Amino acid sequence: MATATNRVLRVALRGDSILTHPRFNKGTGFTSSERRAFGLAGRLPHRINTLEDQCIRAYDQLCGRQQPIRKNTFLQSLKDQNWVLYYALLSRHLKELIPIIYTPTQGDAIANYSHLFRRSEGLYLTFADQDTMEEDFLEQTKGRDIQLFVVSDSEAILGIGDQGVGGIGIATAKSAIYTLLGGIDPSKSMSVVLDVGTDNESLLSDELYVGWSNRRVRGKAYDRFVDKFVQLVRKHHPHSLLHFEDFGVNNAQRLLDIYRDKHAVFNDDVQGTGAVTLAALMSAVGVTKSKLSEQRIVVYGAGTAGLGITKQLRDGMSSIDALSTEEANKRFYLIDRFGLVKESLGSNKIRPALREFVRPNAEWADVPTNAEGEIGLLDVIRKVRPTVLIGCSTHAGAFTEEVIKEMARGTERPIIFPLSNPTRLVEVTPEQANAWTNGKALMATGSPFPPCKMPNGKLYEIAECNNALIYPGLGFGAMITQARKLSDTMIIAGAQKLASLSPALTDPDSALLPDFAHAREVNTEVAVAVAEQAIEEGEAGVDWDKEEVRDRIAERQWIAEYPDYVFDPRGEH
Ligand SMILES: NC(=O)C1=CN([C@@H]2O[C@H](COP(=O)(O)OP(=O)(O)OC[C@H]3O[C@@H](n4cnc5c(N)ncnc54)[C@H](O)[C@@H]3O)[C@@H](O)[C@H]2O)C=CC1
Ligand SMILES: CC(=O)C(=O)O
Ligand SMILES: [Mg+2]
Repeated sequence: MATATNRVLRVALRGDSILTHPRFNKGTGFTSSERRAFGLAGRLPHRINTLEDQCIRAYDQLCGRQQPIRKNTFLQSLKDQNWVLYYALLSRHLKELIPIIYTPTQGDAIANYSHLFRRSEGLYLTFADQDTMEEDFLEQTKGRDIQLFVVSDSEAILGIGDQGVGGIGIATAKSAIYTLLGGIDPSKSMSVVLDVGTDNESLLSDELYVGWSNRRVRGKAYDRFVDKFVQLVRKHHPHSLLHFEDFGVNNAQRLLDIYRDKHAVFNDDVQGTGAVTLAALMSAVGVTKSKLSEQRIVVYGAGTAGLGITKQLRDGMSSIDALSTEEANKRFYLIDRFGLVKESLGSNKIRPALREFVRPNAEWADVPTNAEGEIGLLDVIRKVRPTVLIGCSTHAGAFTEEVIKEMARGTERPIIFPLSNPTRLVEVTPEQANAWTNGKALMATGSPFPPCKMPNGKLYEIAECNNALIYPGLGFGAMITQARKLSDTMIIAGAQKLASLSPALTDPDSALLPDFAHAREVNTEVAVAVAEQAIEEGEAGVDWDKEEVRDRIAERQWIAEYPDYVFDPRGEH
């Protein structure tokens, strides 16, 4: 497909085959010589449109649909027809349309996948068909230069839980964002769902459910199934990046730990969320003129994202402020369903991965508990006087007025990041937090929110602290250098680059992160930083100097423009 350096493509398809192939189709954009060469003259109306004309028409059609979910369905069908037009349209209306193809609207599309189903997209690997997994895998990948696999087992989709086979919709959305914001050629990525069943009762009882209608497979059988898939990726595409998305809390970090030294793997909810939050916090401590290592941080919701954020911030304190890991661990107070994560909860309530962050009982002897011996958010805030409060719990409204006011009592500029998606699950709206702190709160959210009015009348833009602001760049930087792994230091390099682009750096009343309207340029800068770091630490599989990285990236970024086609029976198909 077209890249900045490849504007002519040799294509082997003709007639209906090229018109119905989303990768090659140009619709009314085929030139007259292409129409003749590819047998299209009688198949298209006379007028030849530019891509710009087509975008205007498609946008008009889109605007005729009022509900976000109808717009999502329209855009999905456009993607099924014509990739260049789909990405060209999105890139012309980036801020308006990302929430339609990604969180929050894609969450609704996924939840209704079986009812909205029109056409399949991606690779469906089902537990019941595991004996033919390699055959099914090769059917779609053989002979193709796949550089990126985005895989989900659908257990923890966005904030809406187990969605069974519908989780293919998060893999395809994340892949689309890779193309849109990272510049990854869509023909070189593959979206995969591992259908291991579902524990979602409404899907199990739905006659129209299109996935494998069985309870979720767990334990060794699950591990073997996932491993079979990972080994196929390693065998057939050894230089690809394998991106894990929305796995459940008991598998996300665990699978990352199993495979991180064997292949270039990346868990977005752990590492991508950690990296974007690190960048937002670096930006916030720039405003408060303090250091990362001086923060006292409460993380509400100690699941996949909560632990990923905690570890990334901890590692940031160590590498940026040279704090020891042990000391840095003490800066964190994790809270989950059982209240503060402290020793007395016992191992049945604290999963092993949280061990480093368990607070000692003695420290909390003077704090009231409930009948079960649990300590709630408000009491933690009263005692710790945190400077930072992060929400990744899916507990809508958890940051009450009392909680937010207590934060503001303990610190001059409370840093408050309610990161849960989709929008309706946010722990506190920016408008509320702004009002309850008299405009003192420094905020970032997981989904987009409108700006807030500060007491001085200025508008405060709310940074969207969503992993999509960084993962396409992290991934592209690793892929392009054929990095053997995506190391922690490569991720920190990406986060530091993102923080350096923050508007708050020059104006403390501005947003803590760059606006999503600039997400493509931002991710390109992140990709450059990650690729340079890969080269510097000897993880790159390419023999490049750091100085040439920017040019190599510009050459390889896919752009949504039509290349010129030449018919060639041995060409692409
Ligand atoms: N902004 C971003 O880029 C990202 C946001 N998220 C969002 O973060 C949220 C969590 O996602 P994951 O970590 O993947 O889910 P998860 O299920 O692994 O974690 C959620 C945690 O919150 C805890 N929790 C639930 N209710 C609670 C309550 N009432 N009090 C205290 N703790 C409670 C759960 O026990 C669990 O440990 C979701 O809304 C997700 O969309 C996740 C990844 C990226
Ligand atoms: C943004 C994202 O990855 C999530 O909410 O799961
Ligand atoms: Mg996710």
